[in-house]
Amino acid sequence: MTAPHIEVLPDKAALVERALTLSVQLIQDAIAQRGRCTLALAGGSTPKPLYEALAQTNLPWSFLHIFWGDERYVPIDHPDSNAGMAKTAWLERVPIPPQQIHPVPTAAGDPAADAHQYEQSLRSVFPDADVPTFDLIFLGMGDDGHTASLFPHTEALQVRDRLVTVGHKDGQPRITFTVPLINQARTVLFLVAGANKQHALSQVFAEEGDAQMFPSRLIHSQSLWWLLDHGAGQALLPR
Ligand SMILES: O=C(O)[C@H](O)[C@@H](O)[C@H](O)[C@H](O)COP(=O)(O)O
Repeated sequence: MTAPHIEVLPDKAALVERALTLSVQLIQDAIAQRGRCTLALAGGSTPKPLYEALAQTNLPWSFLHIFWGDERYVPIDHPDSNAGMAKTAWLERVPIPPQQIHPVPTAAGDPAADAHQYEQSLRSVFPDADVPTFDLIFLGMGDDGHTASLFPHTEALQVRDRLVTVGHKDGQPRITFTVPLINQARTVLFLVAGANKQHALSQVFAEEGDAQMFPSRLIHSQSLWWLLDHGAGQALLPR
């Protein structure tokens, strides 16, 4: 396990610029080496400007396969939908083949059934893998240290025998990649902005800590990048 790459950028705009440069390179490398790039997107607010910037690039879109690392259990046209946000910011603006964009199903009225369905759609794109290896997974982190929809002290943190499970935030169901699926990725790229994330980050990076309380501690992919703005990462800067 290599040590994570941690970069503190002066502000959110610089964080987005750095994330764009890194993402474009990783996407191009994946396509050059494996003939496609499999991506899982983060939700929340932080990644939106990155998605908007990616929409302005001229990446070879027909080689991208898009999934989501987690999703709120709402229809895609709901304002809280992670897929809705990414489609508006990016995916509706570029010619990725529609059959290569895989929003999480949320229409069964049964989160566990939709989670199982999503796992099947994953396996159809990664037919030969017990645990699929994404080329790049974007993640955010909440001020409680959660990532994807892996919230503190929830059962989802313990799931090791599935790729997708049901997470819960304040009792509300979400659908989320599991820790084993995230950790199988070639590269995970965390984007974290805001001073309100400082405390959780200090707990995530501490030598010793409680991963059940700060679930982002559970993420250990082959290559792990943390891009932080100054607000979030200032305590990590040399004095
Ligand atoms: O569905 C979600 O909300 C995200 O996947 C979640 O894990 C998010 O990344 C963090 O909560 C950070 O959210 P912000 O970027 O809005 O701070």
